[in-house]
Amino acid sequence: MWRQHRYKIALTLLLLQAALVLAFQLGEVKPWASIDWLDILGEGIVLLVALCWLTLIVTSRPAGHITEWLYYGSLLLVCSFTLDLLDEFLRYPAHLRTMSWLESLPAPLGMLALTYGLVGWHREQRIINRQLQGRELFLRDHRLLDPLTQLYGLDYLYAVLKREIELHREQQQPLSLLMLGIDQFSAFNRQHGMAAGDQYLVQLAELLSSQLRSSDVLCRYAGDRFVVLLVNTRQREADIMAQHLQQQLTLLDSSEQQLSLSITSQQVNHAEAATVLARAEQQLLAVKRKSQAYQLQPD
Ligand SMILES: Nc1nc2c(ncn2[C@@H]2O[C@H](COP(=O)(O)OP(=O)(O)OP(=O)(O)O)[C@@H](O)[C@H]2O)c(=O)[nH]1
Repeated sequence: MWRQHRYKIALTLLLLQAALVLAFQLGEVKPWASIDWLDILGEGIVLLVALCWLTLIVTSRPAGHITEWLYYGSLLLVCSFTLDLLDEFLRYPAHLRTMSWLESLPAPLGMLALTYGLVGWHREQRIINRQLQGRELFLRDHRLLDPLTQLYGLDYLYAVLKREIELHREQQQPLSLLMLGIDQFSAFNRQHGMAAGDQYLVQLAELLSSQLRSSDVLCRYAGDRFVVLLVNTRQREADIMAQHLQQQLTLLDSSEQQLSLSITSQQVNHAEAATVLARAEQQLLAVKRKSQAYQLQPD
């Protein structure tokens, strides 16, 4: 957090230092008796509150343009309030208007920037709330879980895919989908028994879950096929993820037999959920046919 905002923190310290230097250069210290301590108390509290806002923004917000507006708005307020407070200790020559402009101008500008940032924050929060409400609703529904792998099944996938397509369309963000199928799983079952097949499916589900980001959605699509929904992911990144998952499969090198995965990837644009899944199935079938044809080819 401190690293991503380090330039902002440095700028804040630099500006406060510049304000101090300028004020002491231009003004002269007031006699002790003429200092109004009540004013200092009020202005000091206002400055502390503005500094608290600045700290809260830097510590709680991710980098981005809304954070920039909130930060620069608060920084202008901090500068204005600092000069206001210094004014209580220093007297500036009557002909010098610079300090009075520097005291009064940044405050309204800061308020405007802060308000613009707050409107952006409000909009952003509404979108996040909508997403969270939808996700929470699904997560609470345990009926949608596959009893063997504890992954979500087809019903969940359909619902979540429909919703993610809408959200990604609204926000103009890429969404990709992987479909994975175990090769020759029926032969494995025949050779080693259904229990060994079940165990392999559970291990595979665990392995896949461990390799994905928390925002991605992994579902058991049917039998020996899985679907991964990769949010904010373009086709090229989805292909890299597909290769990575395939490589990770060697970790499941079961004592009985090494199985392989066929994987397809597609970037979901504006298609319907059913069309996306049908396309994935066709692609998977084509990949499997191709790899089986390669295996059958004589050397
Ligand atoms: N052990 C076990 N096997 C399952 C489960 N669900 C589906 N299967 C098996 O998965 C196999 C899927 O068979 P196919 O669709 O022909 O696929 P495949 O044998 O992998 O052949 P290709 O797709 O051509 O590579 C079937 O034998 C199913 O019995 C399950 O929950 N546990």
